Amino acid sequence: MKFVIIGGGPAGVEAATHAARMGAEVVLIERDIVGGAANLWDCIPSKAMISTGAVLALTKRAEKMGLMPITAQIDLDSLKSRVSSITGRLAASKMALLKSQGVTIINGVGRMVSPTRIQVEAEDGIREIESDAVLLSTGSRPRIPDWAVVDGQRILSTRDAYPPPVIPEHLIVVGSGVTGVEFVHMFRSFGSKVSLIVSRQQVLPAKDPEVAAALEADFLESGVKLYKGARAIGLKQDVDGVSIECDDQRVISGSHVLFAIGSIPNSDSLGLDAAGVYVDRSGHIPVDHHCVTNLRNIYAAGDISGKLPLASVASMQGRKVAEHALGLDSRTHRHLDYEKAASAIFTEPEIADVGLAEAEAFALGRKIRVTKVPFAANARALIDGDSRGFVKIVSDPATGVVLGGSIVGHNAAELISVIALAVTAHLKVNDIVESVMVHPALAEALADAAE
Ligand SMILES: Cc1cc2nc3c(=O)[nH]c(=O)nc-3n(C[C@H](O)[C@H](O)[C@H](O)COP(=O)(O)OP(=O)(O)OC[C@H]3O[C@@H](n4cnc5c(N)ncnc54)[C@H](O)[C@@H]3O)c2cc1C
Ligand SMILES: NC(=O)c1ccc[n+]([C@@H]2O[C@H](COP(=O)([O-])OP(=O)(O)OC[C@H]3O[C@@H](n4cnc5c(N)ncnc54)[C@H](O)[C@@H]3O)[C@@H](O)[C@H]2O)c1
Repeated sequence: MKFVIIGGGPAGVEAATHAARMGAEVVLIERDIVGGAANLWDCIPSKAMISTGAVLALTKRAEKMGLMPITAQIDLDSLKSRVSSITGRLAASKMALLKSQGVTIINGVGRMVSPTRIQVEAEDGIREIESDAVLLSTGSRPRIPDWAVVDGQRILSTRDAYPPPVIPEHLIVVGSGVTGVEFVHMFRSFGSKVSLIVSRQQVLPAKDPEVAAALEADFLESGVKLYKGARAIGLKQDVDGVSIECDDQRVISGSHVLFAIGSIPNSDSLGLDAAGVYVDRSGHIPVDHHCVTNLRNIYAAGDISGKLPLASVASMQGRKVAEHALGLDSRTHRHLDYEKAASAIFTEPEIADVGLAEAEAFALGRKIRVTKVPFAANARALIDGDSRGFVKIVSDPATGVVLGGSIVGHNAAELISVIALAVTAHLKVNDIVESVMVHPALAEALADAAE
């Protein structure tokens, strides 16, 4: 079975290694970086920068931890090499894994020329490959408004900011989705003044309002300016900085601007017309629950599939695609349930959630039991000097089955795994209550919330 994959991000790499392990002859075509451009040029560098900011924030809390004051300053060159060494190591380990599984990696640009033929443009020329099954996993790139030209100096896309040439004195972030709020947090922790343009009345419009409110309160307390109900529609630049014009006539001036207004799927120039693959108006390729497109032998996974755009989801889709392409889906195969994917927002405090949200349950008219415990009384939170936030667990009042949960607070991204496992395995709140947790640990708040 010959399996050709265009795009070597989390979706493509996982599909490739999994299919090769199961005996397929796999060819992976990647034009930029094995490991994925959205993953290694956005997701990972943003988390690396946030982690550096967290250490900086920790030094500011030194006195509260019983230490003499500590001062730390950003070293842009060393920060840059830190980020590239992390992404370099991840890319190298993915390459090594693929090679060890016998995957043929082609560094080039792939496009479909028919439902079964793929053209590859590489440095050594153009060639065509015939395939039994094809995976389109070409990811996405940052969206830039048509009224702005990114210069990588003062006008930045996310990919210009790991780190930018200088730490902005006053950064204007346009867009208050997950990316926007992570950038607000990143640059406030580096000492920049930050203004956030929020097109709706709440940051993180898709999240639980209580969670969003906790983050907004923290932003405001640290001096972040929120411009709510404002849509950016224009940009002016002069020698000192930039001004963003909003549709409500407000003009926000700063030293730099960063666009965090979502992503565009990399489906143009993929030869979808030639192959007869259906693409929707947003450029995503619709798929069924096996990630099959409108053509039986062509799959789409990752950001291009228009499902939940997370690296974790892309990898799981890749795994499911490999199983289906090799005919193994009928064995102990579980469909990917997007509703049960855990996700986190790496702000401070961190925000993480999984499964059914309280607001969503109310909107559906579904009876739920919600239990909530703050970290304020948790011994580990007090020891670590950060007792902000809470754990909220949503369960079925009749059966006690855990349906979802959200956590705001230190290490929320790690802690949510317990609730994610409970949701996937249909565990009951009592299963959490009766697990003997480590003491003193933040996880004890999970057992308290489940009580
Ligand atoms: C700022 C930011 C932060 C994020 N943080 C997180 C996070 O914390 N956690 C999380 O789970 N997700 C995060 N994400 C989302 C995550 O990065 C993406 O969902 C994930 O990388 C998608 O994987 P993918 O395989 O679809 O695409 P990609 O990772 O983009 O990989 C696709 C690959 O296809 C290649 N390609 C494109 N066209 C062609 C072609 N014609 N021929 C050959 N190769 C081609 C590209 O070069 C790219 O390497 C973040 C995204 C952004 C923008
Ligand atoms: N920690 C993580 O896991 C992480 C981090 C970043 C991104 N992601 C993934 O990427 C997805 C997309 O997130 P995102 O934040 O990049 O995009 P998004 O589309 O969710 O948010 C973009 C926001 O920008 C706003 N916007 C658009 N044009 C605007 C304008 N002209 N002026 C003002 N606001 C404007 C939109 O209304 C929207 O609220 C997430 O849902 C998540 O799956 C995950």
